[in-house]
Amino acid sequence: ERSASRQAKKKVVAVVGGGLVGALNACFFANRGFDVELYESREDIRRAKVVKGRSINLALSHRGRQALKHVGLEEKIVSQGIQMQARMIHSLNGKQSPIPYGKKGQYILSVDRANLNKELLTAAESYPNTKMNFDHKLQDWNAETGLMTFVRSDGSKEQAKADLIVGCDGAFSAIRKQFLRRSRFDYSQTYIPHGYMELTMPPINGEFAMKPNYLHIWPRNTFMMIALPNLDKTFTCTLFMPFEEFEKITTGDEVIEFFQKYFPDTIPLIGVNTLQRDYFRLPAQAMVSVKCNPYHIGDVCVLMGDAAHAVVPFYGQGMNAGFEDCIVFDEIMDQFNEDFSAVLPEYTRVRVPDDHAIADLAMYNYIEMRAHVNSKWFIFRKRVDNILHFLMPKTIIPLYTMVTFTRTRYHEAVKQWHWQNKVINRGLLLSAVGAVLGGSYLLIKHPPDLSKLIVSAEEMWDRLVALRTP
Ligand SMILES: Cc1cc2nc3c(=O)[nH]c(=O)nc-3n(C[C@H](O)[C@H](O)[C@H](O)COP(=O)(O)OP(=O)(O)OC[C@H]3O[C@@H](n4cnc5c(N)ncnc54)[C@H](O)[C@@H]3O)c2cc1C
Ligand SMILES: COc1ccc2c(c1)CN(c1nc(C(=O)N(C)c3cc(Cl)c(F)cc3C(=O)O)c(Cl)s1)C2
Repeated sequence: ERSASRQAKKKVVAVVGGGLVGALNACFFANRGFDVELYESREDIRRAKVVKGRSINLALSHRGRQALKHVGLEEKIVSQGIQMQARMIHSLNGKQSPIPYGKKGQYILSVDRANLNKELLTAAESYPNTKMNFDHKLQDWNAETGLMTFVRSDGSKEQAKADLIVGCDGAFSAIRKQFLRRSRFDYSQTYIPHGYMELTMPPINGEFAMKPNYLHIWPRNTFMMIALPNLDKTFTCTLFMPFEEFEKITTGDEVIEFFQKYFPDTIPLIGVNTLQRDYFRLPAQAMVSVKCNPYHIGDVCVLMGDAAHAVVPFYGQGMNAGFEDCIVFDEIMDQFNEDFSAVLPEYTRVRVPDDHAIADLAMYNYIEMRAHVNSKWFIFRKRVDNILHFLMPKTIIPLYTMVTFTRTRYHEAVKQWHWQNKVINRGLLLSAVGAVLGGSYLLIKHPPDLSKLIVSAEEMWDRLVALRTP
């Protein structure tokens, strides 16, 4: 009866939202023996056919993998992903330049979103102390009593209570609505002028149309396209462009004209008909950046994933950050012996600076990519990063390496990056000053015979003239 009484004492945790973070969180809480009730507005996607309008595949990196490892899912998910060892930069002239992410073992993974969500839901459901409630859309909840109201697709309503409510209901979270009504709740959201559209690059003769183990990028300043490989040998290409540019392209010919101008090498790879069909299949989707603080209310409710911090995708970290939220919360549960009144405030204190840092980084990278990142610049910057890292591996760690391949706290990675920039800029400044001082010293010490210099310049001129005279 000891376990029965222990079981009776165990609290009920309601996870609202059965997307990537909610489904994973259900596993974390179920692992701890809580009674988990998962509520998801959509039908069970394992029965539905296609989930439209979301990014079809995503880049999974270290932070996300560590969270999956925590619930014993890393191997399974990694085995269903495709390794991307390097970026493949496509220049306007069709030249392809690979830039490795790091040493051999350092790669990121392209994983299918729907498949990942299904695996996570199945894992959550496998716990005897987890109940899945699909077709349950949270309409409202009460911060004092923890009472939630759900509406079903047949219009009926259901109420439920929980000891802890975990809001994982995405960027447009209904749970967060209650937070907005309370004083001292900071909230900001920014829609960027760019939209994104997904296009499929089919296999050619049953084979990948491009090299599969790469994150393909076509950086064109205002425009950008990236492509991630899928297990069915297709690529999902994501085109990023200002909405006003999307709106200018209204006919099939204009689509081809546009791609001919900016992404000519992709036309034979995607195919004219596929390109024209996919381009008009769905409208371009918006991208929003949401920051808020605090992430909790009392000992009753906590926000995680996009519900707490939706980020623009220009670092491939949204899901990875949401997955890392689950590990951080779990670690704090250990520290404070699952006492929600201590765990929740500590989670806000620890996690807000990091999730705000990755939101800022992603936005910074968006502005940087939009401003002046074309192929040459991208290649140059990444090569400089890699050379400096090679020369001073302990001192200079590229920012994307800290973000993508370590669990360095996001806000500490940013601090380290600012410090490194100062050192590099000062270093460059010093070497520039050194060169000027050294050069002028040599000029003073050994002044060149200016007359000889002029002669050789004249001689050069004569030769040039001779060259051009037919
Ligand atoms: C174009 C694009 C590319 C991206 N690429 C990457 C990438 O490469 N790597 C990466 O790490 N991240 C990437 N992301 C970010 C990633 O998609 C999100 O961070 C991730 O999906 C967040 O997961 P989540 O579970 O918090 O929210 P969501 O995935 O949005 O899930 C929310 C869930 O809650 C449900 N829900 C919503 N409202 C309610 C309600 N009222 N009641 C009940 N349920 C509700 C929804 O149906 C959904 O199932 C990308 C995003 C975009 C837009
Ligand atoms: C499915 O839709 C999407 C949409 C955007 C992304 C992803 C998947 C995956 N993304 C990754 N970004 C990084 C990164 O750190 N940086 C700085 C980069 C940022 C941009 Cl925008 C880029 F094009 C390349 C790199 C790069 O370095 O390769 C990774 Cl590492 S993975 C962006």
